[in-house]
Amino acid sequence: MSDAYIALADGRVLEARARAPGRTRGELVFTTAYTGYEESLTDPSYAEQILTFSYPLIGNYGVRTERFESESVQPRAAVARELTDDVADWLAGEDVPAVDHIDTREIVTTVREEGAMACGIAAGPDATPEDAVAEMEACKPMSDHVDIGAQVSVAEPTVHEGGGDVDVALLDCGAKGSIISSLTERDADVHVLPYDATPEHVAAVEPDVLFVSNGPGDPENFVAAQAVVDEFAGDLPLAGICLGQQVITSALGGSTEKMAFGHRGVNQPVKDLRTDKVVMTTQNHGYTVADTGPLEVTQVNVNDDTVEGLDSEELDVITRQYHPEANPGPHDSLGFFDEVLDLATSSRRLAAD
Ligand SMILES: NC(=O)CC[C@H](N)C(=O)O
Repeated sequence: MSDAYIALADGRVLEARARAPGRTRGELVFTTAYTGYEESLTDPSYAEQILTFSYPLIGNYGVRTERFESESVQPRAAVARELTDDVADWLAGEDVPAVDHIDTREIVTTVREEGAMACGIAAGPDATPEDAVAEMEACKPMSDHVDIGAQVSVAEPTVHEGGGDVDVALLDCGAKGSIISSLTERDADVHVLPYDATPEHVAAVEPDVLFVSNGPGDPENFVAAQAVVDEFAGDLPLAGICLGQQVITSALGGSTEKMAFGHRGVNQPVKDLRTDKVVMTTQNHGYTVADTGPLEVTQVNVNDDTVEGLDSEELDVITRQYHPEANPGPHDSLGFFDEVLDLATSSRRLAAD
């Protein structure tokens, strides 16, 4: 007898084993990353999603808070072929449902063929297939989570001192901790501002660069962040990662669109069009830039040609769709943070001239 059920929007109900009990719903997505489950499960970009791991064994090197990207578990639920007790106990302690003993290949193939979809989970001794279906039917599309930023952003501004003389205003739309530490390790002072900060809040920290973070959901819902970008474009260097790239592009007159199943993993090949070099990157996104507006495409995804990097020399903009901060994944793109800080300091020199 199963004690967990996963209801999919295509009408199927899959049987599984409950590893952390509860009932929940979210958009069903998958990551192909074979390590980094602690980082992925604490990445705020996964809010309101149910995360399926395609790698069959999750939890084999324990759970350490040092590897967390935020203070809580962010996906609504976790699904894997086999979860260790360490991970199952962690998720149960956080009241996040988790299920295993399920053919995750079937889930991945379904999402690949039909796209990311509404999903409901019921797990635990009293769970029924009907419970899972009711959850799935109540699941909203990601774009309907209009104020998702409030779930993942800091409530009040905070400062992380790097000890140098570059000030970064980081609009926190659900920032991973590694974005902040990648900047402080390079001596920048990072002023973390709420996702709905006003232009006045940003101006008050006298930044050398405005950095828009990663974050969950539809970038078109981050209207306050787009307004801030619009206000400072041309006056302050702009940088962004993932949702940050999408928000900046939309604010400058471009557009974004939802992908069928997105990119989530640690081996997405990205080609730099200026050097012709390919690097492996960490990714976690379901939307992509459709129209780049005034920005120039500098990097593309080798698998499907989607936009991975944008620049504007005129507007001092540099953005990435992937996650240069890694965690999990390869460190090949950490140089992005040096590029951002170079941009911040060179434009400050120009302004002072
Ligand atoms: N990692 C992110 O910032 C994700 C960006 C956006 N929510 C998307 O799904 O495309």
